[in-house]
Amino acid sequence: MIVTLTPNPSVDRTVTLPRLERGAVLRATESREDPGGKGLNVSRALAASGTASTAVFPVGGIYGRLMLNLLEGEPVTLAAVPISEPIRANITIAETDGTTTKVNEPGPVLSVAEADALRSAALDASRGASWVVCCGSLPPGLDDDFYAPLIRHCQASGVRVAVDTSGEPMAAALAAKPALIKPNRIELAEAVGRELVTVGEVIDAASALVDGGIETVVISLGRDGALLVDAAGAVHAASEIGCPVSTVGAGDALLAGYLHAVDSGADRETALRTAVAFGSAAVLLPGSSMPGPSDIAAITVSSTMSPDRARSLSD
Ligand SMILES: Nc1ncnc2c1ncn2[C@@H]1O[C@H](COP(=O)(O)OP(=O)(O)O)[C@@H](O)[C@H]1O
Ligand SMILES: O=P(O)(O)OC[C@H]1O[C@](O)(COP(=O)(O)O)[C@@H](O)[C@@H]1O
Repeated sequence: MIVTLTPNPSVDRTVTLPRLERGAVLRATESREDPGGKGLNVSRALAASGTASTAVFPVGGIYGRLMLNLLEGEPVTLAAVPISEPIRANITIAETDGTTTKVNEPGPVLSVAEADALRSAALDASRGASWVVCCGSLPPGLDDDFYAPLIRHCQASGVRVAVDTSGEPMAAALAAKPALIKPNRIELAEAVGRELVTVGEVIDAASALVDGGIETVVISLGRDGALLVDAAGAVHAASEIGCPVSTVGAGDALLAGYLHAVDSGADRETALRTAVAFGSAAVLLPGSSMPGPSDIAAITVSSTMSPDRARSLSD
């Protein structure tokens, strides 16, 4: 069983427009609401593929109630921690050419008692889990090093920890040496303090983190696929898809795919290929939808254990 922790969940509202124009009155052609927040997305994608998952997250206010409604029927075990402020709603503007613009709110202020309750709920859920996945930004009121003691505690008791966050929370989490991190290119660049333009530069940056004690770094690279870097070297996997529908949550689906494969005993190349299949399948679905087995089976993935270091990354 895989536990996810989402300290800053969101109801993801997606509006579809032919074209975004600043300052204009625009008519949406479609809109939808999905449960969102990185850990909730990972849990939903895992559960859709048959890997049991418990999602730990705070819930409060009108969007908290909507979140619980949206999660009804999802095969995820919910460990919702009540808080007094409303959780956030994030907005995605999806243009019909596949361009996605995202506006993420800061989220609710958690009191010290609420932060303690969230941490305790994650620790309770972690007993007997194979992985704990710490995901996403931290809401106001949580210290940047909120994840670090949790990582240390879980790993000391034999539960592996994966982290997908950014900025200061990522820097603080790295100090606790989680078994796995899943940055995108920008987040990895932030973590190592330099721009990363080629596959070789990404591999070198990730290798430095591996040398520093992180067992595996999986880097999502948008349309350039993904890289896995560990002590045994680098693997690259990618897939060609048509026009993206919504890239929101693709990184979460990718992380879920990797964990789903590793949890069922897959080798590193198969795990990365599965990760890319999940990520690319998510890109072809609207809003923050997570892919299921038939979406994933429709994706063709290529991979190599000798990535082209000179390849320039596209975005
Ligand atoms: N345009 C695309 N074409 C094909 N696959 C894509 C595309 N965008 C994303 N993906 C897949 O989804 C994964 C996660 O997307 P990415 O945008 O890198 O993550 P994040 O949301 O964390 O920034 C990628 O590693 C890739 O496998
Ligand atoms: O916690 P953060 O970094 O603000 O991200 C929250 C957002 O990330 C997601 O989990 C995935 O969105 P992205 O693809 O933009 O990373 C959304 O569901 C959610 O709105």
